[in-house]
This record gives sequence, structure tokens and C-alpha cells, in this order.
Amino acid sequence: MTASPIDPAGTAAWKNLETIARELAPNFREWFAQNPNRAEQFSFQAADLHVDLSKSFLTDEVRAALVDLARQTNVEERRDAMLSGEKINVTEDRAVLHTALRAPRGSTITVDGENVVDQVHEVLDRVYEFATKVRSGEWTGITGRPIETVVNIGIGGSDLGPVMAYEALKPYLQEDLEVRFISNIDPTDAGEELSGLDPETTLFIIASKTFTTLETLTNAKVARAWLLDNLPEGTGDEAVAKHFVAVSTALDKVAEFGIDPNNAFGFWSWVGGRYSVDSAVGTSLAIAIGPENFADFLAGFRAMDEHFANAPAEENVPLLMGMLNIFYTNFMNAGTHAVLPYSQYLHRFAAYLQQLTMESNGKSVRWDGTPVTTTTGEVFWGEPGTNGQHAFYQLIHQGTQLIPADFIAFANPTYPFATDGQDQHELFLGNFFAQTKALAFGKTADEVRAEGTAEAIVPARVFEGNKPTASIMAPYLSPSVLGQLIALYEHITFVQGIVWGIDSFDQWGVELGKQMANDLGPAIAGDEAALADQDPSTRSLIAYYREHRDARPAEDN
Ligand SMILES: O=P(O)(O)OC[C@H]1O[C@](O)(CO)[C@@H](O)[C@@H]1O
Repeated sequence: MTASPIDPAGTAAWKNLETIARELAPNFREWFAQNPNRAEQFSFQAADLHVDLSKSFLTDEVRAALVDLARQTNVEERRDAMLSGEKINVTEDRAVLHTALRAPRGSTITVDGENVVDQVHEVLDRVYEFATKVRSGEWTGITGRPIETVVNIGIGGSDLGPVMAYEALKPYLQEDLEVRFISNIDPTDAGEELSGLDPETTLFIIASKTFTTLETLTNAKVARAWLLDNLPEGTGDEAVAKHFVAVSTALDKVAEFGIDPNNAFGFWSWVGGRYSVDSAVGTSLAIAIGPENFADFLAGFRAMDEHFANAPAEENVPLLMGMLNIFYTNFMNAGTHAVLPYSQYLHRFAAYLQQLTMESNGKSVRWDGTPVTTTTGEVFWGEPGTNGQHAFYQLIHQGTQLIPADFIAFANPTYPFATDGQDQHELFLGNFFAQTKALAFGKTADEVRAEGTAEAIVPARVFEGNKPTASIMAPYLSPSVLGQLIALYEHITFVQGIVWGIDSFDQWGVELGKQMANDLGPAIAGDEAALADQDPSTRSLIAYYREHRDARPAEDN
């Protein structure tokens, strides 16, 4: 029986934080001047990640109050309940065990009397065996040719994790093997991704936890038709067994679709879609980077899990970062949170985090069905540096809203370019260091004047500073470090959800739109009675579509 959520706003720690926040006047110039050890005091090591929170709003007092709030809302007890397999996903009556996906072989986590770690390793072994066969060319298409392109078809958690990690781990890819991703039901996506592929050397992975998702099943049918239409004559339905595999918790539905159950990799209801990249959902990634690197990826998750499970609250990075997010959202009025990787390889990281954080914590009822008592769920967003600098950083530096930001960078360059004697990676890192420095310390009017700026322009050139950031660094972006980063944000999300009292593991909020999209089919296709049943706005939009669907001149098609 899951304990009732605690009203965070009713705790003594919350009241204390309200007072602290009212009186807090963040001033990084002063804070660093008064405490020369501030950088050391608020820098932490979590596995390979060096996390500097000294330019965040942490002070001794804020940290103590946030840890009190975590304790008074039972964050550590709920963490232990999650890790031990308790059914903390109440609305779906499920355990929440993405951490079991990276548990070491031979360990024990029991759900409904079964040790799930054994099941995890059984599937992992099969995924690794399959990945090895595809990589070596032993697995061939129906005409005997080795696979050159793997196409992952999935959406949400069955897409974002694999595609983000594939992009992030480019230096680890096997040269003669490409992976493509189809997610959107917009026919453009399948059309573009299938273009130029050779069906004889293409393998499709249909990844869907439920195997009922409209987008994925539609794209899977498109892919099957494309394959059968384009293979050499004489190859029939038996080609599907050589060119289609599936990843799902619903193996009966996989079989119904026509995919050989021997070519299916299972996972479990206790893995949420957005927490599934380290399950068989990562099969495309395991093929791309190979079993050894995939095992390293899992080891990275595990290292962060161990830190989260064991580090004292005062030094526990996911706990502190989650609690700081509570501080910014609930006490400092921040509505959004930027994640800014100084690594082009992480260009899909923010998109990945958007599902992880916002599908998890965008809720207004608590796990017992009562309304939340506080604001929940900030908007996560971001782009890689330095591109973001030339787009939206203006608003972070000089806008009127508080936007806490996480900056991520790696010490080692992947490409050792240098121009005019200048190491390009150092030029790049100069930007990474400069941005958090500028955000923290700003530039005063006197400093602007001292540069000879005309008085009328001085106000426009003043930087207020005192904008909170976290800096996360690691030696280089290895599979393990990527796993650590993902697990860090999984646990940050968990901490926030517990404080707010919400079930971070369901996603009922996406259901209504899905159901309506299905129900609208007849009206869109021309059923006048179904169209007449719609509200006036929907009716007029569908009418617009029907009037214009053939508007494009034939030569443009
Ligand atoms: O893996 P499935 O079942 O196809 O679901 C895809 C996505 O759809 C959702 O259920 C809702 O958008 C996500 O949580 C999930 O990752």
C-alpha cells in the first residue's frame, strides 16, 4: 500500500523556505567574496560527473532547508521504495524499476515473487546476440545480403532515447551500418527516411511498449508494404521474418502483426516508455554501438543509481538538483528550465529530456487523486551551445524572467581542429565557461561606463547577473557518461515528483487527444453527419482542409 502524499506546502520546511526565499538576495559577487571556498563547497562528484552548483542559489541555509523539505516529504523513503520494486506507480498499479534494467547480473529485485534482474539479463543476452549477428553480417536479409541500414520505428520513449543516444555516440558507431528513425505519423517522415534505402539490406525494428500506438503501427505497415513492394520478384511474406523485429511488452500483439515471436524482444510493464532506452528499446542503439559499448552505457546508469541510492542528501547530486528545481519553481517563480549542452553530439538531449521531465511531472492531481497543493512541472527546453547563444540567450541574460540553466561540457575534444594557432575546442569551452560567469556576475553600470560607453546606452548594456546555473563536466562523452547523464535527470525528475506528491510514472494527459484523433477519422474522410457533429471550430478547420487538399499544382507534387 503506497503511503499518502504529504502536502509539501504544509511542512515546516516549506514555511522556512518561504521566509528564506523572501529574504534571499542572490549576489554571486558577494557570495564568492565572502566565501573563497564556495566553488569547492558546492562542487560535487557523482560517478564521472563533476557538478558545480556554486553558481546556483545554494547557500548553507538554502541547502539545509531543501534537505529538510526532502526529508519531510519522504524523498529518501520513496526512493528506497522505488528501488526495491514497490508499486509506487499507483494509477497503473505498477512497480517502477528502470533501475533494474541496469542492475548487475546475479542481483535480486523481486516483483510479484519473481526476480526481475534474471529476466532483464535473459533479454539483454538475446539483444546482444542479435546485435552481434547484424553487425558481423551473419544476419542477412531475404536475398542473403548483410544489413546496411536499421530503421527504428517508434515514438515518444520508443524513439527519443535511441535517437538521442545514437546522435550522442556517433564516434562509437560501426562505419558500414546506419540507423534511421521514423516516429511521426506525418507521411513525410516515413517518406524521407525510406528514401534511398535498399530493401534487401534494410532491417526494421518496431519498438512500441504497448504495440497499439497509432503512429508506430501505421508506419510499421507502411514499411512492410514498402519492403514487399520493392524486394526482387519472387520474395513474399517470408521476407518479413528476415527484415522485421519487434520490441514490446505485448508479444501477443507483435505476433498478430505478423512478426515472428523469435524475432521479438520483450520488456515489462514496470518500465515506463520514457525510462526505456536501456531496455530492449535500445536494440537499435546496441546494434549501432555494439554490445560492449551498450554494456558500458548501462554501467553508467548504474553508477549514477548507486550515487543516488547511497550518497548523503547534502552531497547527493540528483537530490540537490531536484530540490533546487523545487526552489526555483515554487519559491522563485521560474516557469522554465534550460538545458544547454556544449556538445553538438547532444543536440537531441533537450528533446529527450522534455518527454522525461514534462510527461512525468506535468500533472495537477496527486497519486491519491487529490489536487496538487503547489505549482508543478516546469517547461524544459534547450539547444546546444553555442547555437543557443546566438538565439535565445539574450532573454536569459537580460529578460525579466528567471531561467535556471544547466550547462554541460566535456574536457576532451572529439575533433582536434586548430586554426591560427587556436585550439577550436578551447575556443568552444571558453564560451561554456564565459556564459555561466556572465550569468552569475553580470556587468555593472560603472563597468560599462568605464569602457567609454555613451551614457544613454549604458542601461541597455548592463547585465544584472545573479542568474542561477549548474555546470556539469566530464572527461569525455563516453557511453558510460551518457548513461550517467540520463540517470541523473531521471532521478532529478523523481525527486521533484515526490515533493509535489505526484505519480511521475503515468501519462494519462496524452490520452484525450489520441482518442479524439481516432474519432475524427470519419469526419475528415468526408462523412457529412460526423462532420456536422463537430464543434464549429473543428468543423471549419476540417472544411478548410477538404477545400484545399488538392490545391497544389500537379507539377509540384
Ligand atoms: O511505446 P509505445 O507504447 O508505442 O508508446 C509510445 C509513447 O506514447 C506514450 O504512451 C504517450 O505519449 C509515451 O509515454 C510513450 O513513450
